[in-house]
Amino acid sequence: MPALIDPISHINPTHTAAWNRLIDQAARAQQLSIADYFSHDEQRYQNFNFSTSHVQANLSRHFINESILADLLALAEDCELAAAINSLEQGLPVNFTEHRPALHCQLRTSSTQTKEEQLAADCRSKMQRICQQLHSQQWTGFSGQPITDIVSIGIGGSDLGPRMAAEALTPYHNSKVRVHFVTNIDPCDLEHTLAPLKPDNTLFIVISKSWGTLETLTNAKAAKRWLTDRSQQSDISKHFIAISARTDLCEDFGIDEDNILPMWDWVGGRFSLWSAAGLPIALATSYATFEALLAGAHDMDQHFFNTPHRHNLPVILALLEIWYVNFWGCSNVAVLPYDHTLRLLPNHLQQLTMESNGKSVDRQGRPLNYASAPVLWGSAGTIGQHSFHQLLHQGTQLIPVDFIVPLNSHSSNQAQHQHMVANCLAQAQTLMDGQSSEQVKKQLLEAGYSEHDAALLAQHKAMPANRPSSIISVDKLTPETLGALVALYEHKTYAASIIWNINAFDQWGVELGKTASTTIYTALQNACAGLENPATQAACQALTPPNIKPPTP
Ligand SMILES: O=P(O)(O)OC[C@H]1O[C@](O)(CO)[C@@H](O)[C@@H]1O
Repeated sequence: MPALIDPISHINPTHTAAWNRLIDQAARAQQLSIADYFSHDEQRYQNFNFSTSHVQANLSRHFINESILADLLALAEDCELAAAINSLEQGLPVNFTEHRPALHCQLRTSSTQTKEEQLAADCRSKMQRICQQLHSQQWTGFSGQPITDIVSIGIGGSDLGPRMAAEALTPYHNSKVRVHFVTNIDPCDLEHTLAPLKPDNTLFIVISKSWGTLETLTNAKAAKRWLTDRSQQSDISKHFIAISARTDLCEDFGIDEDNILPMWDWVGGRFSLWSAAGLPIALATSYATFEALLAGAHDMDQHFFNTPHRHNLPVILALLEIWYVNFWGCSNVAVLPYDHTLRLLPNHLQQLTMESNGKSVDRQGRPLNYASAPVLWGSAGTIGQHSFHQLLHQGTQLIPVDFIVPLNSHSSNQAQHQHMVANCLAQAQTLMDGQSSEQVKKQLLEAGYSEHDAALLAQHKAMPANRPSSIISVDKLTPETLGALVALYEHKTYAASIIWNINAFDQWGVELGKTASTTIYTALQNACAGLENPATQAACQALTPPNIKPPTP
């Protein structure tokens, strides 16, 4: 094995001068209100507005001022963020624990200068050809009928990104093929998806970079059985496409060489929607739409690589995350898209940010003495308002929120869309301003409550103020703006990882559970033999009492 060589500097952020200044800044900021910042700066809204070609972010509702921002930017400088961004752009092996660069940006450029860019361009030509054949209905199934339904099978990065983007681009869907996604090892996922479909018109796309993922292979085998039960083994060539770095294993599975598209070890799973793994997006919409998605992401790459940090949106968002996680003790962040088609974005961002930065050792393998990635969660507004927003407004935790809102809708019903925008702004305002118990008590007294009851009820109804949020907006949700939005979060994640001195591109933490599930599966079929963990042993016994036959393999 080659030696592990890390191109990134190893700097413990807590040893920097900026870190100590930020501790003092946080102590001071915690005495203030966000409204105080507005009263000291008439231009505050404009001063904390950040613009890129496709995405705008207003960060004025945060506990920041120029002095805090200067110290956060100094932290970035102390941690040599600029050099690390350069290393990513130059294709150095920033994923040093796996001896790999992270070249997802090379998937979304029209340049073909590097070997990898050329490979990506060749792959896109193949994707374009497949789209053309399927959209023109030249690609027919075993009985000569056109393909009408495409089932994408994959998990993690081989599912979440393509599924999210295909959903977000619903207004761009074509009428020729419907794309479905199957991910879970639960057999019901595949079975429910296939129930209304016919093998004659169904094409499967199996996406697995490793071609070793239990869920995907199990579902792919079940899909193959579903097809070949009604057709010939040789018909697989008309009904299966594989996308993988292990083309040899795809061929062993029975998939035609022509129907295999590559993935590469220089693109991490959670960054793969820009690769052939994005084929379901192109098939659900059009190949041109997929190209536009890449172009939007490329614009964000240029912004990240070339913009000074003070105006660099991914860098500023990363610094804000560090500010709240490491200096305010926040352990959660919420992402709330005010657009129904973006409802899967939080799922995608969970993998992107938590699989990347959910680490507890630094790049040198030493335990972190500071927090890394927060828990990210969220769902589409306004739905969450009638559910978990209660905790955002009155719970004991401070949870910074990213509101994401397209200013214009694809719907012609602009009046209804304005409700969406109004609700988004109302949530941000309410989080910032809250409502004091005195205000509430006054209203209650006016409404006829007794002094005692008004005072009591006012405590329950009061809303703490000073809950920070960002408004991240796009003019309209298009392939370009979606691409830019997703790339924004990718670069934010990388920038934060550099400050935290961790490797954002490996994910060793998911491996042990995979091995354990194989052992337990075997034990479930063998009277619980070989299980060492007492709780698992007991659970296994409970799940397979002697009078119940073990599951058939
Ligand atoms: O594409 P593959 O190799 O099936 O992996 C799927 C997913 O599994 C993971 O390796 C985690 O289990 C992810 O990083 C990846 O996106």
